[in-house]
Amino acid sequence: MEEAGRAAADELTRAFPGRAALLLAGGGANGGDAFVAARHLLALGAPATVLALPSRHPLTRANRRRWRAVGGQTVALTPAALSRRADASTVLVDGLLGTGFQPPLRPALAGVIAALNAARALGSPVLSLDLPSGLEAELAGADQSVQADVTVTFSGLKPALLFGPAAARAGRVVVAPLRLPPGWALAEAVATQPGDAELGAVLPVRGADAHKGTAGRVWIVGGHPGTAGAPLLAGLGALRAGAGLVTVHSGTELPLLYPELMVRHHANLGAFLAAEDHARPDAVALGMGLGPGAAGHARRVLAWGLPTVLDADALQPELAGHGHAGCLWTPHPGEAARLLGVGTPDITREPLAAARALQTRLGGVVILKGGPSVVADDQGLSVSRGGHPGMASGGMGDTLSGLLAALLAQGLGPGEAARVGVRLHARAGERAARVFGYGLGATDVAHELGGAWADLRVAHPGN
Ligand SMILES: NC(=O)C1=CN([C@@H]2O[C@H](COP(=O)(O)OP(=O)(O)OC[C@H]3O[C@@H](n4cnc5c(N)ncnc54)[C@H](OP(=O)(O)O)[C@@H]3O)[C@@H](O)[C@H]2O)[C@@H](O)CC1
Ligand SMILES: Nc1ncnc2c1ncn2[C@@H]1O[C@H](COP(=O)(O)OP(=O)(O)O)[C@@H](O)[C@H]1O
Repeated sequence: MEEAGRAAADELTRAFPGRAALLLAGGGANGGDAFVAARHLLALGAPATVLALPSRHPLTRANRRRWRAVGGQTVALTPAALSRRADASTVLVDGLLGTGFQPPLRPALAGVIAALNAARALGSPVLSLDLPSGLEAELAGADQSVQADVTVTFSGLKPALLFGPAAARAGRVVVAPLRLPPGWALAEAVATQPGDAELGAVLPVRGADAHKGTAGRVWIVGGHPGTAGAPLLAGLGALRAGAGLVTVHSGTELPLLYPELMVRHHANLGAFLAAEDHARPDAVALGMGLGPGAAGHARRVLAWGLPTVLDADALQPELAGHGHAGCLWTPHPGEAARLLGVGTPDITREPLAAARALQTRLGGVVILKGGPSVVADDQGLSVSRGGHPGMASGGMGDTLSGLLAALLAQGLGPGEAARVGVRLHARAGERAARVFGYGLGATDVAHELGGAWADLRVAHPGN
């Protein structure tokens, strides 16, 4: 609570210098954070008043006493008291409800939240502690919640701050890392968000003597009549992510769209994959437009034990138990629902929990794709925000699969490849969207991967 309140006070003075703070303290620990923040504001020389509800929470009561001991003023919180004090020179700090909120919202609190949102509309910005009051931490929905301008969240990103209409209530989100016991973030539904500098640090660096045989050999397995473009987009993604040699293996004839790709048609793809007499690549991506029989093909490839990206038609529930630590599974919410035997809304309502459940079921690393995407491995959860709504178009995921296979083939572990890959993909989408906007195509994104790579390298000057 001490670290949380202090981090909030620091952010408040950075984001809203010169404003008098009105801190609204609820009865739980979230309210305690508000009392601590008020005390630190006072120490920083910033004017602060606390409007508080009664509390039975021992730490919150203790921090209310400490606030009083340093001369802090507390008044009873009512909608009228709030409306009287808030104006365009104040900033409101929302410490009413945090992760302990149990819906439905009681009418008294609903009145306070309505008064707070009304004050914001009249010019007093709002900083929420941990999450805007009235949001359920685990869910993507928002009913009668606070609308914040900034949310200082503690330890890690909660689902409500990332997904669906709830995320729009949070404004700019700042994560305040707290010193917590190891494993806490794994046990709680929170996620980290690696920065570009951190991701740039794990990008592979090539010697001047590199040649196509050392730059990563990727196989793409996919394609079926009607979905012949999917493996080609994956192949393009792999090429643009630096793979030295990319071969597309397909059970159907594919047009030679990109001459850098080696394209092989197999009358019997299953027999080819089962054969032992061919040299194997460094990494495989399979499933893109692969059509019927994909699970059987996937089992054959998984038996090789190579770093493998499983996407699209290869994301079948019967493959659970056939994976290995080098597998990277890349479902979108519809495919995730199929894998877990639930409905798609069950996935989109609680994406962090869904990503964790998928990783437990499948092993290896899971990327639950979307805006934002979630990466789950045995270290925990991370999210990649960014990208562009123009990326909501067919083939985007195929390009990502090829990109991921290229990173695996260049020596990244599956967790690293997932975290770097989703960020590179999103960054490439942001770059391409400057030209194409909502008309963005997967090919455009692939062509920006080199630029995105350079952006991450610049973010990490040591590279
Ligand atoms: N975990 C950690 O390590 C850390 C946690 N930290 C902080 O703790 C926060 C969680 O604190 P928490 O668990 O005390 O719950 P909290 O969000 O204050 O809510 C409880 C209060 O809300 C009330 N209330 C509930 N439902 C209601 C409703 N429907 N309608 C109206 N009222 C309702 C409930 O009332 P009661 O049921 O008791 O009458 C009680 O007064 C977390 O978000 C973060 O800020 C940080 O200090 C850093 C370290
Ligand atoms: N609104 C969005 N914001 C950011 N990224 C998005 C958005 N919509 C889609 N994407 C990204 O585009 C890709 C779509 O993948 P997928 O649905 O598998 O496409 P496809 O099956 O057509 O290849 C994912 O990587 C996803 O994260």
